[in-house]
Parts: sequence; structure tokens; C-alpha cells
Amino acid sequence: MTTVPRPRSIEGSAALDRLLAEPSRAVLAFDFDGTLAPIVPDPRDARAYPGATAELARLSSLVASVVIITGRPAGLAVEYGGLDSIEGVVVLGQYGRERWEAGRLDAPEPPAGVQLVREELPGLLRRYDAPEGTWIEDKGHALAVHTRRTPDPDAALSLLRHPLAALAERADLAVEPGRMVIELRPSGMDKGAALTRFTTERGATSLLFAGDDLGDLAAFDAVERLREKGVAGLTVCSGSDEVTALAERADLIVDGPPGIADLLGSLRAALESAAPRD
Ligand SMILES: O=P(O)(O)OC[C@H]1O[C@H](O[C@H]2O[C@H](CO)[C@@H](O)[C@H](O)[C@H]2O)[C@H](O)[C@@H](O)[C@@H]1O
Repeated sequence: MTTVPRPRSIEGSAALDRLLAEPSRAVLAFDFDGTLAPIVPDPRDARAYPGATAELARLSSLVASVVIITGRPAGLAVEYGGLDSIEGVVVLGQYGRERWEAGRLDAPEPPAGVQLVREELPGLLRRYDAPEGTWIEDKGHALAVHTRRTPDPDAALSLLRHPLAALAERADLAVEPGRMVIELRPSGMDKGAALTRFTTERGATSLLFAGDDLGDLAAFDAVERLREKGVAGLTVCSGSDEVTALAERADLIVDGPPGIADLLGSLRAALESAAPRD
């Protein structure tokens, strides 16, 4: 049987102990792309790593709550991850603006600036001679400009960074940089606020959050603040060569989505072996 890997920090280690000792009050929170799902060239092809959803489903019956907090529209994450097979799972989409639960989706109307960006973005990309392969993802509440499929994704991001920031400012939207992507999205909500609200709502005494990208740093911040309020928090980095900022801060680093799937399996095995038998 695989043992649960030991976090490198005292706080992370204490949080893992609390989680294993009192799972009925533990929240397990995960980002989707790059954490549960491997990064792929076309965002429409992203799917959960084999076995990850099944492990989450088993974990869901052993802990207080499993929640997915993603920049994706919640419905799309549910579809790509097969998340509707997980009893009781909650999906907070669009950085927490949307909430999907038991097949029901709640979301406020997108602000007017989203439509302005929708209208102006194609012209902006033409004016700046965005390279072949630059792709606009319209998420309804936000628009993302992807460069992963261009010949030089970093150069394409550098070319577009300032014009996109200027457009975001005119539209009164926030700029969210990510892995070979810049998103223009409504401000006022981030993964940290979403995680704090959910953890408080569930009355959790311990919390694990796993992510891979810059947008997940707000959730890492939230875990640290929740610790001050007595919630034992464990941050996990789904490691990659593309983003190093999370690895510098995480209590535990695993090797991308395959490492996350292994972690889920080891947590599940530890909790099952500790659970009272009928
Ligand atoms: O919060 P997340 O669940 O991590 O979502 C963040 C963004 O992920 C997606 O883009 C990323 O994954 C794609 C598929 O692997 C990849 O092609 C792209 O380069 C990555 O940036 C998604 O398309 C965005 O809408 C999400 O906000």
C-alpha cells in the first residue's frame, strides 16, 4: 500500500495529521487544468487524468467535502472531468463566480465589459499581428487568449501582454495571467475568496488545496489566512517546468496530474484503512 507523502513544512504536516484524524471535517479542494487534468495543446481536449475522478468519488464519501475551484466554466469542468459521477461534489467555476452543485448552476450575469472585450479582441489580435495559433476562448463570463499553439508561445504572450492589459482596463476587467494564456475576467472574486467562503460554509477543521498555476496563489494565500483562524491547511503543488511560483510555497510538491492522482489514491487508502468497519 502506498503511504501518504509527508509534507515538508510543520504546518502542512500538522494539517495532514488533522485531516487523517478527523476526515469528517476535512475539505479537499482542487484546481482542474494542470492539477486534475494534464495540460494539452487545445483546451477543448483537456480531460481528467485516468483514475483521478474515481479516486475523488471514493474520497468524497470519506471526507466532509470535495470541491473543484477552476478558471473554467463550471459546466465544462464537470463535463471534461466527469465530475457529476462524484456524489456531493461542488464545482466553483470562473474563479468562484459560478457554483455547480447536484446538476444546478448558479452564476451572476457577466458585467458589460465582457461584451466589449468580445467585440474588440479579434481586431486587437489582427492589429498586433498575433501569430498563427493564437486562440480566443470565450468563457461567457471571461475571455482568454491562448498562445500555446503558436510557434513561440512566450514571445506571443509578450507581444500581447500590454495591449490586453489596456483593453482590460477600458472594459473594467481584471487581467489573469496563466500557463500560456492571458485572461480578461471580472474582478471581485478569486480562488482565495471562493475557497475561504466554501471552507467556512462547511465548518472544516482541515483543508487541502492543490493547484498548479498563478491563479492558484490566491488559494494558497487563503490557506495561510485560514490557518490563523484554526483551520489546519495543507497546500499542494502539481509541479511543472512552466510555473515555479507555487512549488516555492507549497507544503507538498507532486509530479503534475499523475502525482496528484497518486496522492488521491494514497489518501483514500489511508482513510479507508482507518475507517471503522461494519
Ligand atoms: O483554474 P484551472 O482549472 O487551472 O483553469 C485555468 C485555465 O485552464 C485552461 O487553460 C490551461 O489548460 C489548457 C488545457 O490543458 C492549456 O491548453 C492552456 O495552455 C492552459 O492555460 C483553460 O483553457 C482556461 O479557460 C482556464 O482558465
